[in-house]
Amino acid sequence: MKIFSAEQLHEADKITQEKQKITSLELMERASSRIFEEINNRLNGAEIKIKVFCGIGNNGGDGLVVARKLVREGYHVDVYVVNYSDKRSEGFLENYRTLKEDTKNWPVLLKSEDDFPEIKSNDFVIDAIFGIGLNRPLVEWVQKLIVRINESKAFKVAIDMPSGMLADEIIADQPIVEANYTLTFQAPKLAFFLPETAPFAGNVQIIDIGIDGQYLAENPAKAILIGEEQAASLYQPRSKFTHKGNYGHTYMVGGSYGMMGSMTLSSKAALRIGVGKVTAVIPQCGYDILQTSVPEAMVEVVPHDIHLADMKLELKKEDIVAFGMGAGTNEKSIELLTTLLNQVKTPMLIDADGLNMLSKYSELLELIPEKSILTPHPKELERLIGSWKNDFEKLDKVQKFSDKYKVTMVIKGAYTMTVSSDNIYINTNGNPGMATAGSGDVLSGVIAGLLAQGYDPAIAAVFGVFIHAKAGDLVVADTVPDALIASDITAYLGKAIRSLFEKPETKA
Ligand SMILES: NC(=O)C1=CN([C@@H]2O[C@H](COP(=O)(O)OP(=O)(O)OC[C@H]3O[C@@H](n4cnc5c(N)ncnc54)[C@H](O)[C@@H]3O)[C@@H](O)[C@H]2O)[C@@H](O)CC1
Ligand SMILES: Nc1ncnc2c1ncn2[C@@H]1O[C@H](COP(=O)(O)OP(=O)(O)O)[C@@H](O)[C@H]1O
Ligand SMILES: [K+]
Repeated sequence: MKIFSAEQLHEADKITQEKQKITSLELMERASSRIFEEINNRLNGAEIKIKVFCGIGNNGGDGLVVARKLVREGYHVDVYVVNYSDKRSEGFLENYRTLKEDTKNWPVLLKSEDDFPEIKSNDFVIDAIFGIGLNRPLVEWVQKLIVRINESKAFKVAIDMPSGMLADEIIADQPIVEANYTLTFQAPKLAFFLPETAPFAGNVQIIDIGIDGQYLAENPAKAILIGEEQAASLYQPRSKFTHKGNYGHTYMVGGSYGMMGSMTLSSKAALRIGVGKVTAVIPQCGYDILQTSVPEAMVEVVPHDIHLADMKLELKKEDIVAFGMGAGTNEKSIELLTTLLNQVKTPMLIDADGLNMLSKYSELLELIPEKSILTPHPKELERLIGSWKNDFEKLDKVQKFSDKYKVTMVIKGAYTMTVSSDNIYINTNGNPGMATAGSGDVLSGVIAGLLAQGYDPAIAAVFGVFIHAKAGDLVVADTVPDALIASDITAYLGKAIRSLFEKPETKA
């Protein structure tokens, strides 16, 4: 599913009105009716006090329509107009008039902190103060109102966006409504998925308001949300008359004394995702460990007992090399990375300490084979690209880095983002149980295994991230997140792929 910018969404509204020959007011009525239906279905006539906070733009207009419909349905509704400026939109003015005429409900005008109503914890708050039009810092009293709404602990539903949040930017230190639900029009917004802003949106539900399909199909997305259907379309099934040589050979290079588990986890995950052959390249101390715990893998040892050291690997031209899992950053290990970067022409996967080596010796960045995949967690990312002012700047910096070095970046987190120079793919499955040692090693094995099987690198990253997270979700369906350990994810990789092709009624 595509994610558009606020500017694109404003344009889409306009084009929809032109093509469907409807007025802005009619589109607002349509959109807000859907919001009303959602809320009404959930409240089901409950004797609850509803407080609707409306701005004076079109988001406020939506709030007024929803309020009017709720009053007509018999709910107890108080409407507050957050009078932050005198530039009232037509959609606001018209629906303000209709609300008063049709329902005799007179909104309360809020102009300063003195006017704030008491909000009780059992109130139901509808936030229609700002939508995608917010583009500058809020005046202080409106900030205070948002803080007051949040402090109330009332249940909060935001229309289109939680007020205070911008779709494509962050205003530092500005409060944002902490919505339990965000009912958003037509397409999700990028801010719903970034670590700094995502928690404010709560559960996001997308409300189809019939925006012009051609616009949505033809316009480039700001980012793409990956769903099951898309993931299923990326999968490459095996054909009957094939042999292990058709499924690639991946060299997993890493490990050091005390961190050999990273290599067993990543090597096993590569095998589970279907690679033909795995060779683990490790320090000598790991030989017995690897041969015993992953008997399907071959093992080559480097000329050192406890950490990696330089050596020449006999690689075929299509072999894939994954580097860094549990490697440590010993100088000798860096020599091996340098040798490999000079030798390997296929896309590599670089993770963990491999990334730390690249941060420390930035001249190595120039040697990374084109289309390689880097899989940093936030700390590793910061070492690579430096700090960032906010998550939008982070994405921007990652995209520039990706463009400069011609690599795909997998930014790991609750919502993992796969970033190439021209696309951002957002993954929303997975769960907090995966915040456990070694789950990143499993991901490295999965992506390297897919690369070796001939998946295009960006697809290997997007599909690998999705399947890894899906496997984590299937593990948790059988247990609790706390109990998940990284090797469980590997064990469920097969089920994760199978689940993409199961009919809905047979799904776990
Ligand atoms: N016909 C349409 O165009 C539709 C619009 N819809 C609603 O319209 C919303 C967008 O409406 P608007 O563009 O009127 O924007 P908003 O209602 O989000 O904001 C109102 C206006 O406030 C001004 N503003 C921005 N930041 C401010 C600040 N810090 N302090 C004071 N004023 C500030 C801007 O000029 C903005 O236009 C959407 O989020 C959605 O809720 C929906 O009704 C769907 C249809
Ligand atoms: N809260 C979460 N929700 C979903 N996925 C998560 C969550 N926390 C961690 N993960 C996933 O688990 C993996 C953790 O990777 P990483 O931090 O490198 O772990 P390690 O270094 O221990 O192997 C990433 O794929 C990340 O996306
Ligand atoms: K809002």
